[in-house]
Amino acid sequence: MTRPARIAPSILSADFARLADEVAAVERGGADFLHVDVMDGHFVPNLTVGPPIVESLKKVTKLPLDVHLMITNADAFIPEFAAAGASYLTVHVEACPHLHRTVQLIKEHGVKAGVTLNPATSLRTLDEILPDVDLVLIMSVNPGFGGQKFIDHCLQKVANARRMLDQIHSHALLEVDGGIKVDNAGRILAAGAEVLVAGSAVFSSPDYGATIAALRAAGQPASAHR
Ligand SMILES: O=C(CO)[C@@H](O)[C@H](O)COP(=O)(O)O
Repeated sequence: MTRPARIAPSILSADFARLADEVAAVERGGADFLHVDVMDGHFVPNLTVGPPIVESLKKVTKLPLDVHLMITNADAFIPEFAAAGASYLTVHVEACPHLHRTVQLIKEHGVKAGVTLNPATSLRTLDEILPDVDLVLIMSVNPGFGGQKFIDHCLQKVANARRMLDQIHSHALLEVDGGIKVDNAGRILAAGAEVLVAGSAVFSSPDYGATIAALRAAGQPASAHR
């Protein structure tokens, strides 16, 4: 069964000099979430933004802020990101030695808790935490940069994650991130994803609204396109 697709443009590929305009354009274009990539130059080889930018984004958009923490020592920053207005805070299992504590900490701050896996990390690492989470993010590129190619074996991982979530009747959203374009979105949605993160596909396109609509439509049966 293909679920209604929700689209989360990643601001990593936006023009940061015009960030408020870029966010307004994807909001007007029908985005469902705004995906914010937080990188620490340690867990991943890149540096991006912190709580002040999340706080500024919160002031200029009604979109839920889907904040992906690619950082070590997430516990130290969760209170600040929560206060800044994050709707979801998603942490990496590879970077959180006390994952249960971290997930509880996110929830104690009134934020929805997500967990995510690098492409080479097994879904089995989620077995014990799955009932506690609101979102599972499958990384389909190695995190750190936008504009990379979708790693094909991640498609089977999405299908397996879908099965695991369905088996426990989880309410958690299944999100996929990395290398998602209009031409592979249909396969990812058919595998069971319900939120697609798209950075370069949206922000490098001439018409953000048309690209968001095309990504969403990729999940609908062919008859719905007529
Ligand atoms: O977390 C990341 C990269 O680490 C992603 O959110 C990228 O920003 C997605 O960019 P595209 O692959 O869609 O260009």
